[in-house]
Order: sequence, then C-alpha cells, then structure tokens
Amino acid sequence: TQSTRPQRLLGAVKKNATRGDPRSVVKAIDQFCRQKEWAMNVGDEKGCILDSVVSELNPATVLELGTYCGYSTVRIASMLPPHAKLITLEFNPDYAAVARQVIAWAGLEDKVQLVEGASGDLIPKMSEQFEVETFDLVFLDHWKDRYLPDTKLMEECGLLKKGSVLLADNVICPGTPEYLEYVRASPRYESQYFRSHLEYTKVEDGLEKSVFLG
Ligand SMILES: CCCNc1ncnc2c1ncn2[C@@H]1O[C@H](/C=C/CNC(=O)c2cc(-c3ccc(F)cc3)cc(O)c2O)[C@H](C)[C@H]1O
Ligand SMILES: [Mg+2]
Repeated sequence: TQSTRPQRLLGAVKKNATRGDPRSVVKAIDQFCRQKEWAMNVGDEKGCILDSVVSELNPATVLELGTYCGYSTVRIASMLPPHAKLITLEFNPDYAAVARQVIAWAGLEDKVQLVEGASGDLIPKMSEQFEVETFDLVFLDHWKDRYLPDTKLMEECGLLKKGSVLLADNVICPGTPEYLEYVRASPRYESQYFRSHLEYTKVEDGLEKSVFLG
C-alpha cells in the first residue's frame, strides 16, 4: 500500500534527525518540506515567531489545537521549562500515530500529552480529565473555521485567565476572518499581528497573538 505524506515525513525524521535532539527533528522536517514535499507545518519562518512568543511567555501550561505531524508540538515543547506541560489535540488517528513517533524521536514524550479527539469534545473536559485549570498559551492551528468557536468554548469553560495568550497560525492564508474580527474587536483581547509568509513559500501569511484581558 502507498505511504502517506506524514509517513514519508516521519521517515525523513528517522533518517536525518538525531534521537533526543528536537532541533534536528525540526530541521529534518523543514528540509523535507523544502526539498521533497510541502506540508502544512508552521515552518521555520513563522516558527521563529512562535519560538519568541514561547520564550518570552515561559508558559507552564500549553494547549495546541491540531497536532498534525507534531512539528509545532516539538518546537514548543523543546522550549518549555522543566515540569511544564503541553497538551496537543488531534482527531485523526493516522496523524496522531505519526506525531507520537515524531515527538518520541525528539525525546519530548515527558512534556507532551497527545490526546486523540475533537477539540469541541475535549475542551469541556480539560479541567476534570486532564487536571488543567487554565492555559498560559494556546496555539491554534487546526481547521480554520474552528478557531472562533473553540476560542468561545475555551472562554466559557474558564480555560483562559488574565494574561493567557492565544497564538493563531494562518490568519491570512488560508485565513481565519471571523476569528480575526472577533479577537481584534473584542475588549477582552489585546491583539497583535506578526507578518510573515506561508510555510516554505513567498506567499503572505502571519500569526495573530491575542492576550486575554480577563
Ligand atoms: C471539527 C474538528 C475541529 N477540531 C479538531 N480537533 C482536533 N484536531 C483537529 C480538529 N480540526 C482539525 N484537526 C486536525 O488538525 C490538523 C488540521 C490542520 C488544518 N491546517 C490547515 O488547513 C492549514 C492549511 C495551510 C494551507 C495554506 C495554503 C494552501 F494552498 C494549502 C494549505 C497552511 C497551514 O499552515 C495550515 O495549518 C489536522 C490535519 C486535523 O486532523
Ligand atoms: Mg498552520
């Protein structure tokens, strides 16, 4: 049977990255996507913006919506202080299976909890099932039309506290117009756009950082 692109991406990680070295995993995936096959990872250019937001915030609890192959999971988790936790949600079992191996190859299993399921179902269960009160950082990178409903759901479930940061990928391409309008118009958020490019291309894209004001 034919392999899938995520499986070929995983093969490139195993071939070119050093076990236990997250930066080499990130580099191997970026190289695969530039030289072999494009894939929808946040990528190296937007990844640097992601890195700067994480290192400035130094979050103890992180939620990622949309694991895919685990590229941004590895990027974020590699920068977390000891005892910090990253919970990442992925509802496609095939992608989850690949991501688990990418995260393991990077040696980050202890910092990452990959939960298979839909964000809409899992977000209401966060506090009781995953023993998390609130998240310091949420990275949104799943279906673009789900950014807004899931943000409203996180508000309703009390998962955001004063100072919590939402960082959203692809606010230009493919675009998340309703989400962008909401966080930019809402008095409960202080929003900032970080202009960049769609991963591995010259097309404009960017990240929107929105601080929850409580
Ligand atoms: C109802 C379920 C919601 N809840 C959910 N709960 C859990 N997991 C979820 C949920 N919804 C989705 N997922 C998972 O997250 C992943 C989905 C990721 C989606 N990302 C994009 O579509 C994109 C496109 C482009 C792009 C740009 C230009 C192009 F020309 C082509 C492509 C670039 C980019 O950077 C992009 O991130 C994964 C595939 C999918 O299984
Ligand atoms: Mg994306």
